[in-house]
Amino acid sequence: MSRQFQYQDDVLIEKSFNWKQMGRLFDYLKPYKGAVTRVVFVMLVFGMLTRLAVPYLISLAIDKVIDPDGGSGSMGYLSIVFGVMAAMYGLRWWAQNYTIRHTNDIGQHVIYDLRSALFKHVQTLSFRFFDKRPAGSVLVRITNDVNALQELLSNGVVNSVIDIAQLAGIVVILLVLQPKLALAVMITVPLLILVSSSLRKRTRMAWQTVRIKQSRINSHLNEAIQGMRVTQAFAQEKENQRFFENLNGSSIRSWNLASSLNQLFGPVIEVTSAVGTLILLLYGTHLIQQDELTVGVLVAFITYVSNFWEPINRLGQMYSQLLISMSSAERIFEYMDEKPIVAEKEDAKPMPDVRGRVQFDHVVFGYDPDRLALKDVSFDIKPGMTVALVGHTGSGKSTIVNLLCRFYDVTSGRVLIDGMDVRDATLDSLRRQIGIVMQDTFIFSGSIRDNIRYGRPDATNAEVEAAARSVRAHEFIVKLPDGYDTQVQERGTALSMGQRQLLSFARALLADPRILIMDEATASIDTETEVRIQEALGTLLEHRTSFIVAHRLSTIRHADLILVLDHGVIVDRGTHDELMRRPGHYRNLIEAQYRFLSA
Ligand SMILES: Nc1ncnc2c1ncn2[C@@H]1O[C@H](COP(=O)(O)OP(=O)(O)OP(=O)(O)O)[C@@H](O)[C@H]1O
Repeated sequence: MSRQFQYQDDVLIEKSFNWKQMGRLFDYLKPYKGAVTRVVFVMLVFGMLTRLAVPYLISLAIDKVIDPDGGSGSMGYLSIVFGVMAAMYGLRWWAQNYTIRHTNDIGQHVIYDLRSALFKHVQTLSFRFFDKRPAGSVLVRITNDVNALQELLSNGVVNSVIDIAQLAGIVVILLVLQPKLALAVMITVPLLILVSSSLRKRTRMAWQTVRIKQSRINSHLNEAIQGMRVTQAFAQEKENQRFFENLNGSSIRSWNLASSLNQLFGPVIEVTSAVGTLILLLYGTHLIQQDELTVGVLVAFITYVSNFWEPINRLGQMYSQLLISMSSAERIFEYMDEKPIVAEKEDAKPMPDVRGRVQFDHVVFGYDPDRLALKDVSFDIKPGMTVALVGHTGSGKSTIVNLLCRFYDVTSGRVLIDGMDVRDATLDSLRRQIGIVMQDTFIFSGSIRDNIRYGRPDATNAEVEAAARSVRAHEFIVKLPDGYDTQVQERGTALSMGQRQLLSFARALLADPRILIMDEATASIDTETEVRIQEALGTLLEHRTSFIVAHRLSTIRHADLILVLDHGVIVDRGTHDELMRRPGHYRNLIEAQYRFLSA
């Protein structure tokens, strides 16, 4: 069967132009208003005016020097005209350099601001947001979609203002020089607008398709690289390659279509300008014969008219670019508008340093409203107790942990820490009281020292080492090539499972939370490491309330309280000895595990 995975995050946007979103986007330019105004001013005064002046100077040279009325031309006059023209070209060259340098600068700053704002917002979003989306698609929005706006926000704005001014300038000059000829030439403009607007609509859709296809390639690549071990383990490289080539091929085809549509604009402009020039020559000659036009002005007209199509073409392309960029902007603002479902109350208070009492008071919760993961769960844990959460897979153990950390909000009931409802506390102050040791320790790129320090960046080297010593991680760390400075990264295989666990213990110990949550690793490790981890665990659990999603009998046995979960309900509770004395879920579970281990 062929692969069914899909990336459905991206859809073609056929909506009409969204002015509100455009306004929001341009708000990001506001801090750079001064710089934009300076660039536009320089380009208008030194770039555009010099450009508009040159054809007029040429016409003066022709009419006054090459073909003067009733007399010989003055070479002195010609050299003045040439001198002024040379100065104009020099100024123009400087203005263009200035514009390029500063527009790029403005563009980079706006992109920086936008990307930072987006990342900052994405970091506040709840687990539910990330549950629904592949990591690749979030990545694409923060990188590619933001990049796609750069051209619009830098050159786009400045060039459009200049092009509009240049167009207006040319129209005014043509009308002043010879109104009849000007109107005759401009007859072609409505024709051009008509043809190109239908072409532009198709081009816009085509470019959007290109972006979507590229975004799918990125999503797939992200997934493929992260899942490479699984792909290789199941020998699915060929199938994966085929899937990738399909995406790749489809992207190329969409690009070819969009680019060929884009290239049609050139000939359309060419034909229109040829018609314009034809009218100009025929009608211009007629006007010269009628003595209503000079040769010099005709030459100036020809140059102005050729300069007329250039901004029209660029503005058209800019419009397409604007439409394409708006689809990226809409995708960015869709994320920006996403509200964290676990939001801080306006009057949220910092949670004071807690002792570690944890209560669940008739808690009901479902990830989906119609499928409850916890049904009326209540318990009251005294400070310093070690609680083991046990139960079959999907029984709700991790959900209890998720609610305690307030990664999700309860549907009804309350979660209290030292008597304070977690929803009344600021998120930061709540999560600082809680330390989490995940089953699969996440290793950030950096040194071992930085990884241990992750939860408390201000810890000194001595404190880092003391934490590592306490959980017996020090011994293996000093044997690494650079000791605490050894560079590691998430997928780096330099660390074994057991070592990663010890590292995460050190990380949690250093942060010194009052409440510790631990998802015990299920992977089997050698007995020596197991003993070391159990000892380390003892140190880690001391003097704090801890919840352990427990898998090892040795851990469960040492717990002060075991909560046995089944289908979102606590079906039994007590110590290991108490629970083993009576028949029920717990005894069945332990006996099944024992049978499995001794089989
Ligand atoms: N992010 C989620 N979105 C939707 N449903 C979820 C999500 N996480 C868990 N569930 C569902 O909630 C129920 C409880 O899951 P939970 O992860 O708490 O179980 P668990 O006891 O921790 O299982 P395990 O031991 O396999 O980790 C399950 O039916 C599961 O399918």
